Amino acid sequence: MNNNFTVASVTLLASNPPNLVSGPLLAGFGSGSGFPELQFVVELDGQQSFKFDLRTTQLFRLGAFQSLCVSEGSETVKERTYSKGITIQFKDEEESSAFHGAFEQWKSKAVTQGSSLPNGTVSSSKSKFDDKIEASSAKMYFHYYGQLLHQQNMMQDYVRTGSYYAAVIENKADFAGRVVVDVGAGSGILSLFAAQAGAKHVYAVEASEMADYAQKLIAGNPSLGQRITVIKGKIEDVELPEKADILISEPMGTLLINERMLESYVIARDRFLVPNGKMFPTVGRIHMAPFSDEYLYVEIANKSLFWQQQNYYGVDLTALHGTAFQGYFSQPVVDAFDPRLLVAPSISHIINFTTVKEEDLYEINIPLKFTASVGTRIHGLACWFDVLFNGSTVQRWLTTAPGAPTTHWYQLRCVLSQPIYVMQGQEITGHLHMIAHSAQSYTINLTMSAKMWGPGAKQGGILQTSSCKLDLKEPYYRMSQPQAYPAAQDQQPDQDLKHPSLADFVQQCSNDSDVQIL
Ligand SMILES: C[S@@+](CC[C@H](N)C(=O)[O-])C[C@H]1O[C@@H](n2cnc3c(N)ncnc32)[C@H](O)[C@@H]1O
Repeated sequence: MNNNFTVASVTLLASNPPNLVSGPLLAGFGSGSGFPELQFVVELDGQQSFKFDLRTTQLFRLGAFQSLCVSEGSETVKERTYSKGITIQFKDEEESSAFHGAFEQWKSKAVTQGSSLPNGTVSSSKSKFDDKIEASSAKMYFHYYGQLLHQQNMMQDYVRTGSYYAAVIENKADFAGRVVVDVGAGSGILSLFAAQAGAKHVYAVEASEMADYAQKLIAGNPSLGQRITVIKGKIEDVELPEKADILISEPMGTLLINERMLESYVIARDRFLVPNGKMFPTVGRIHMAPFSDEYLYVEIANKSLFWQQQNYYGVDLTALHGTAFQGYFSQPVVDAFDPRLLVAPSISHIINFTTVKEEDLYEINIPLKFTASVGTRIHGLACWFDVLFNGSTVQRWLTTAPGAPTTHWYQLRCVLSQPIYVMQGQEITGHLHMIAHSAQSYTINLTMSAKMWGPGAKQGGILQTSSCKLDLKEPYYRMSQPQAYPAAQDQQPDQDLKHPSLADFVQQCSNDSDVQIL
């Protein structure tokens, strides 16, 4: 970036009459005072230079070669400073454009950690986020989200983005005239939706470098952007000048909980939401059902065959076969599967974002209980999620269910290295136990058991049990496989696609001992 410019002249507007300083003059951007500033070096009444603090400075084009630079004054108990302004005359249009580009880039640096903003501040001390998340994981995570291509990938998931748009626009009553906080704003797209729905002001909080791009996108939509403030920092660290009437966020990872961003969403609720404020999304559900998929099982088992070679360039590899076999089965499989692979009606686990405690998300233990609808070999547990936007006007669901239009989350399957056999009507029990780890994900322990079955069976007796341990952080993305979908008329009615109202399903769940409400 070019830090220094030669401008033709400047006119100091504060002096009476305005004082023209003819150039060429040197104008430079820097951060020598600990914040981004613009400095002009002039010989004027013995004064060597004058500076603008970019945190409170704005630049306007008056013409092709002429711009106006104005900084806000301030008033504190101790001192009062007045606004100051200059007009800048550039030698040509190219110099003017380069100067404006540098100004924007340096100004965006004002929105950095540890700096104060006109409408919000960021603390530079170690935060709750840093206490529980490894620095190396956070660095990679925010590096990933700092890249436009990954934001584009999410924005191009039209099921996702379209559901958010519809949920916001159909519920204008929840946004119009309200203060909104966008938790993890990314490109700022949800903030712009909230502004379209008439929000009074939106605070778009984003920890990654994407905050600078969000600032640009928002500046490129000035009619909406004037009601949006981008704050670069973690939601755990930033301070906002006012409370929010509504939070909007897209904190869902694979299996809903991956990335541990739900915790940040809940922290945002506790820090910034007014009592009884709204949350978009409001509730999430993890759905689970046993599946049978011989092809998938064989594919995973075969991956470790490499290690069964006894003469690999004269080396016997078999000592590592067992480890490799277990390693492949410790990866949850992410792909879009045919819902006909499910062999029992699904159960669900509800997380109510408006009430769940952050600590409740550290360890989630879901008891499993299914009744096999066919006699088959069960290869593991299939999982997906949905979220509800509980708007005052329209309740809208965003689902990632198999058979529903595919999203970038796909579905997730935990595959057992030892499949279990069941007969039709046989009960399958077990646990899905997920423990958060400091690399922003979860260790999953899955146990599935086939219960004793048939006349004379010992009550509660177990015939066969299989367990596996998986790392949600290390999934096997299996999207290259061609996916066979059933024709519409072949599709089983999927109970998860019929979404009850919030009140109905909370009632339904409190009657259902298999479902835990956090
Ligand atoms: C899944 S993306 C969603 C982006 C955007 N809201 C959208 O819907 O397109 C999550 C974003 O939240 C940001 N993020 C995650 N944890 C955060 C935290 N604790 N504080 C601030 N931003 C966070 C990430 O950097 C990422 O850009």
